[in-house]
Amino acid sequence: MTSISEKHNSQTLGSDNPPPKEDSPYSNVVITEEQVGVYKLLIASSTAPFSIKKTFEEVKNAIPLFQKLFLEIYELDPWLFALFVGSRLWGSVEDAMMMQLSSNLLRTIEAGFVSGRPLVSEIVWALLTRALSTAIVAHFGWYNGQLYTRLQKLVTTHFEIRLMKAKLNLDVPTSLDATSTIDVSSYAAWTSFQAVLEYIMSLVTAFSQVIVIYNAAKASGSPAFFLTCLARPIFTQLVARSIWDKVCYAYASNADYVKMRALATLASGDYREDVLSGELGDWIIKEYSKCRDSLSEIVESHPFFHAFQEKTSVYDIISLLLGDLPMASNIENVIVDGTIAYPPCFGEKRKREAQRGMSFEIRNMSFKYPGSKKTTNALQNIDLSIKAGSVVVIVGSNGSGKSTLLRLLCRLFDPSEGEVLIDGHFASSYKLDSLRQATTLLSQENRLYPLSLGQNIALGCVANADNDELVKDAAEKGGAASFIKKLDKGFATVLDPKLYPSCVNLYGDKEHPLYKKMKALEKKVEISGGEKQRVVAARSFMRMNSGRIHFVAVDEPSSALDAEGEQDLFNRLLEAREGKTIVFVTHRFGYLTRHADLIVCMKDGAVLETGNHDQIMRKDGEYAKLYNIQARAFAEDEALSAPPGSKTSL
Ligand SMILES: Nc1ncnc2c1ncn2[C@@H]1O[C@H](COP(=O)(O)OP(=O)(O)OP(=O)(O)O)[C@@H](O)[C@H]1O
Repeated sequence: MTSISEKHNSQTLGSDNPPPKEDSPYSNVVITEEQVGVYKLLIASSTAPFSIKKTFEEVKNAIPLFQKLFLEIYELDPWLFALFVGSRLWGSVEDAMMMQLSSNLLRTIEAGFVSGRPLVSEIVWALLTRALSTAIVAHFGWYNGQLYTRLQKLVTTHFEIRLMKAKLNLDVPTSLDATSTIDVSSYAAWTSFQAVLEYIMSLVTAFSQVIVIYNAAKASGSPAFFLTCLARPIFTQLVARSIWDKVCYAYASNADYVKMRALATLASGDYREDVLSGELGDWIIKEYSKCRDSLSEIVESHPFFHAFQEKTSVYDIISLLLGDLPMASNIENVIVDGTIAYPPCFGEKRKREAQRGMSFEIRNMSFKYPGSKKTTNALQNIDLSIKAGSVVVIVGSNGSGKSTLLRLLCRLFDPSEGEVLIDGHFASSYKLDSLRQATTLLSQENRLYPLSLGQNIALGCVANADNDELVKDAAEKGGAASFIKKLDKGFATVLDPKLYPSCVNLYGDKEHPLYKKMKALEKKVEISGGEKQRVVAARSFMRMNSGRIHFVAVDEPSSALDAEGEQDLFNRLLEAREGKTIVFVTHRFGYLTRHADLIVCMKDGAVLETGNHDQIMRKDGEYAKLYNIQARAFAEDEALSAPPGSKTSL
């Protein structure tokens, strides 16, 4: 293992922050950067010589604040406060007391030896006193733990409510202004209280121990004993390197580490559907292992951890195990893998069909979501036939089962009853990976992966992920290229860079140069919901570039798109229909149904009507009702915007 600190360079603020003005309290601040394993640690230290006067002034200024904090906590529950502080006081003198009792016991035994007559009753008394004190100390330790939890909860709740009120009082423009965000946590009040109390207690502890040592030294008649006892604590104070009294900021700067954490996020349940339908599983494991290998020699534990403890392998081993464990576990899947590769190569006719797109035959299919508490099925007795190469539009009111039907077509779930046949074979008989290679699901979720925008698109087709031309082409088709080009970092933009930051002693000080540096590093790039949907759509086009896609499932991908964006997207998808069956789920179907070979109208989990637009309109049922509502709204809009005297048509 390499040393934890790999390189060290010191820089003044001038490099990427304007130097603080001469009279600024930060004019003497120097920021030192240190690479600690995968983290970059920035420590702000002052070059100003130590000044007792200044330190005294700082303490003087802080006292009223501490008084206020202590008073506020005292008023929350005076008894609890008094008991807590009292038990901490006891805790800080108990070491000295135990030292004194041990010393008494040893001295009594020694006196017995010297006199040749053991002082039995005195020894028993000293032993009993010591044993009783040990029991009291143990009890107070336990009691202190109880008080700690109660008071901590009281204090954090109190300050949490105070902070919530402050946040709720902000108006919209103020809350949008990054500089006015309230980023102090309610926990900070508790840690400040704790820190001050700890400091006072450490003084009491030191003082009480010095008295005991002094008395013991006096009894032994040797000042050397006194000095020897004090040598270690003084040495530790002077030599030990601590960051806790400095302003510090640490963030993950190792690209492999950041990528590895992003990959672990992708493996979590949140991205299940995307990862399955985009067959990213193998890629995630491969890339994760690559990153893990490249990090094998680099320490991953947090630099603040090293401030407490010198290098130890225990923490690294545990964090590595915890990171890898979920991936290693072998949970049996509900969806059983088949044996036939898609497209099936049985007979020339089937082969030709597969080249036109996937065909589906659904027979008496019902479906209930696993674990669903509903008494009714999400899909009920569905019979449906979808021809290879057709354009299908599924319509229906909210909750009618449109997305569920699409998920079953993509075999993200298996039916509870009935069956689905793909190109004449049971869907369950196909090898899942080959089925997924032939499918793309463009869903209404516009969730992006925690990677760069370019990678978000490239992952549509892992095999071509390094082909920038294909990525750009997919971005064009998805309608994402123009807005991505306008971003500073273009395709390399990561919207919400996860650097796992942490800081010490920086709370609230927005003028501190390290705070500014920290904010610049953590800057998020905001894009609109429609722009996110365009990136997700581009990912689907990238997938179609693989040339292996025979089924395109499109689930309301245009909810956040403007009218033009929506029409462009539908047109591009229709242009790419060669060799594919396309199934759209949409609420705004006026444009699409004209191109549809088949419209499926659903209600309450059942298929009510099927046919092309003219056939199904003639039924004058659910579809006609939904269509007429949209057409009427459109006509009213047109009438409102039309110049007076002009004619409007449906
Ligand atoms: N993950 C799930 N777990 C349990 N029940 C679900 C789940 N997803 C959907 N449902 C239920 O299944 C039924 C059909 O939902 P589905 O999302 O397929 O309807 P939809 O027609 O696509 O609706 P919308 O138009 O609102 O998107 C609903 O009753 C819904 O509450």
